[in-house]
Parts: sequence; structure tokens; C-alpha cells
Amino acid sequence: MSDAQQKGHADRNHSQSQPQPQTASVPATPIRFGTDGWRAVIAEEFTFANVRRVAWALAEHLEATGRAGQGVAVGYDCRFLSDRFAAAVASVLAAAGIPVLLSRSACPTPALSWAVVSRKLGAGVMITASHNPPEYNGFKLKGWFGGPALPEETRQLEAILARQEAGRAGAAPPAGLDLTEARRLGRVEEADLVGPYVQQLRNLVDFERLRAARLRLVADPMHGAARGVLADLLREAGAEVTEIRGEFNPSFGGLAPEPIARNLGPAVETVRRLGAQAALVTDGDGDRVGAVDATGEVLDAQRIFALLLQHLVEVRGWRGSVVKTFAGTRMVDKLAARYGLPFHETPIGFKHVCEYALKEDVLIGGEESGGIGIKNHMPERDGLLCNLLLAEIMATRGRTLGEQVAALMAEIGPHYFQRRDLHLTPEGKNRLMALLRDDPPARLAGWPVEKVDPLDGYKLIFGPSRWILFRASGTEPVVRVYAEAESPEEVGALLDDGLRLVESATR
Ligand SMILES: O=P(O)(O)OC[C@H]1O[C@H](O)[C@H](O)[C@@H](O)[C@@H]1O
Repeated sequence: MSDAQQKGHADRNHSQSQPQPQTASVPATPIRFGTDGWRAVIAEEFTFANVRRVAWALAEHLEATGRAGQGVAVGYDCRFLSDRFAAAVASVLAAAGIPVLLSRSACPTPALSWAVVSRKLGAGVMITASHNPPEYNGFKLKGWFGGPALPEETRQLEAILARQEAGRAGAAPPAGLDLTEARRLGRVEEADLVGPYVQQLRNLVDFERLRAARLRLVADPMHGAARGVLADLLREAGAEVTEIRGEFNPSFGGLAPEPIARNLGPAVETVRRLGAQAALVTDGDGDRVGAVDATGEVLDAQRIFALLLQHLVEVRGWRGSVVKTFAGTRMVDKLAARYGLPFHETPIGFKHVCEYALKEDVLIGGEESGGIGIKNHMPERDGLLCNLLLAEIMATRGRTLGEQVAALMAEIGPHYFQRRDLHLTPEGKNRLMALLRDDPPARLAGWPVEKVDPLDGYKLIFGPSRWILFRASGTEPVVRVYAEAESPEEVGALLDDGLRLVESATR
């Protein structure tokens, strides 16, 4: 990168002796990276001392992999103290002699990722707990390619953390360099990460087509890091936009910033009241997409994934393989087969999609949770880009999203989906998983189980269009039960019977 990086690199050898260790107790629970990064409750486990520990371990990891000199981008979302945690990360990395590009303001996660890719940095750190409730914060690690660090990399980082903690015997990690001093030494450079990212989105989306359509839209960033950014882009694209939940509000108005039906009441209400053509929604850090149709019905990410795949192939004429994680809809399998595209299914976590994107030409990769990434950008989810493409679909087809889904289902068959999140005790969770492993039911809701797939949790499969999956979340203390079938009633029946199974296993 810039001079700052160069200087920081040159200073690196002298820096190890500068930071002065402070004394503090060892964290009660070991720091673990879950489905995507380390998440914890603010002030309980997510403390400045622990954030510094993770940053210090990251510095060692980057030295070991030879990427330290390339520098690290550090960004943050709109959560409580996120800017301060990001500054703590920057100061520790700077103390280790690593050049840091620190975001000047809160930014969406894909903007941070784009900074890593476009400036060819060694890694990225995003302070965010994504879609989790307001009491959480987190540390997402991005690899040099912009996407979530691969499983092997997070394992190495955890191992370094464990070793450093054992060796440190109660002392806190170095406090880091004072930021003013770090800036003076050229080890920390502050920059606008949003502007260059917005420019990249302009290159990827058909703004002319959007301008001609003059859509009426609601933009709902859920008080998250895409606030202002998505709405401004849509306005630039000629849409008449009403932004809701765009104020800075680290308590997220009492709803978790996860774009699923139970949190989308305000978007549904606004679409209905204004007669808008859709609401386009992003999660707390802008890497997930959600939407509400003109009818006020929530469009889940399964349908969004299918619409985007269809658009990229049929309208853009793009090709490449299709990757979905384990809870993804069968619509995607069907479309990949219909278009003759290679198809892969992975465990949950976009890092697994990234593994494919790094070794082959992936057209689109995505998840039930709303994290979807496309080719010609970066191997990373991008909620803003997906929303702009949804607008592009409406503009191209001259239809609402709901009408486009209906047209698609008329071609490939009906697909309905629902997810329930259950708060079980750790023992309850273990008993449920043991039952599914050792003695899964032969039937559920009247359908015979054809296969049990243990790729991530346990998926009971009933033919080509019905399944139910039981799986422990890696980011929240819940067990998720996902089901897909041919009608909402069938999904309801599967979930009811699935929940009875959970009850009997955990009683
Ligand atoms: O179901 P969970 O383990 O909580 O994971 C849900 C999601 O969490 C994070 O957002 C990850 O980045 C995603 O890849 C994953 O799909």
C-alpha cells in the first residue's frame, strides 16, 4: 500500500521491544472463532484486553505466514464502542510493526473486504457482531482475498492465542502504540473505505437500466453499517427512496439486525403504507441481504439466492460453478442442473464457499442466512450489491420480486422454507444430536426418511424437495431447525414434528 505501510514495514524489526505489557487476568473462557470470527458479549468476554490479545495473536500469525508487511485494513460497524475496539486493534498491530489502514468511519463489512482486495493487503479485521443482538460485538477476520479467513487459518490463530495465553501466565498483551504516535510513525493511516467500495458497486450494477425504471423503494439498513450508503446508491440509480432505521442506534431499536421476518416489521409496514415496489434490507454490517415484496411479504434469502442465480445466467449470460451451504434451498440445485453448471454443497459458513472461490470460477455462492457473493467482485458476501441486483432484476423484468419468484416457481416447482431457533441447554443440545446420530426417526410428518446427511448437524431428507435440518449455531447459543417443502403447510407439519422430536430428546 502507501507510504504508511512501507514505513511501518521498515520499522517492524525495531518495534517488538516497544510495547509495555500490562497486568490483567487471563480470560475466563478461551477465545474461540465460531462460524465467522469471534463473537462475545460486550464487557463480559468482549473487552479491550481480550480484543488486544486477539490482535496480538493475529500479528504473530501474519508474521509467521509472511503477510505482515502487506498491512491490515481495520474497519468497524455501528455497534457500541466498535470504533474504540477498532482503534485498539490498530494500535496493537502498529506496535507489532504491521502497517494499518484504519477506516475513518463506520463501514459495511464488504467495504472493508474490498479495501483488502483492492489494495492487496495481507488481511482485514472488522469489528462487528454482524446480525447478533446489541449486547454482542465481534472480531471478523478477512483473508488476503477479502473473504472470511479459511478454517485452517482460524485454527492456527486459535492455537497461537492458546499458546500466548499459556506463556503469558496472567499478564495482559501489550497495550499497543498510542495512535497519535502510530500515525506519526506512519504505521497507521486513516482512510475512507466506503468511497472506493461504492465506486466498485457502480462498476458492477447496470445503473442506466435502473435509472430508466424509476423504482419506488424502501431502504432498510436496520441501523447497521449500510445506513446512508445503500439509500444514496439507490437514489443515484434514479429510485425514489425512503430510508428507515437509518439513524445511529447501537441498541438497534430492540430488534436484532438480522434480516429475517420477525425483525422486518418496520420494513413491511413502510412498504404497505407507501405502496413501494420493495424494501431492500441489509443486516448489521451490510454483508447479508433481505427484502420485502410489494405485497408486504418477506422474501427470504433462499428466494433471493435463486433469483440472483437466474438473473446472472439468463440476463447477464455469466457462467461458473454454484456453491451453497448446507441449509440452502433446493431451488439452487435445480437451477444449477438446468443451466448445466457445476454445483457444490458445503457446511454452513461462507468460509467454505470461499474455499471453492479460491480454486475455481464460482459464479455465485450463498447461504440461507442471506450471505451471498458473486463473481467479478470478490469471494465475499455483499448485502448492498445483492440489493442493487434485486433492483436490477425488477428493472429488467418489469416485475416485482414476488411476481418474479412466482414465475420461477412455475418453472421449477414450488419451494417453501422456514427456520426456527431454539434455546436449548448444552445438555439438551447434546442429547438431541446424539439421538439424531444414533437413532434418527424413520418418518416425520408422515414422510419416510430416505437419507440422513451429517455434513453439518443432521439433515433428514424426504425425496427431492423436502428436508429438515437440525444444527447447533456457531454464532449464537441456539439450535437451528430448518425445513423446506412444497407448501407452507408441509413446512409447518415438518417443523411441528421436528419440534416434537426435540422435545422428546431433551425432556
Ligand atoms: O448458523 P450460524 O452458525 O449461527 O451461522 C450463521 C452465519 O453466521 C455468520 O454470518 C457466517 O458468516 C455465515 O457464514 C453463517 O451462515
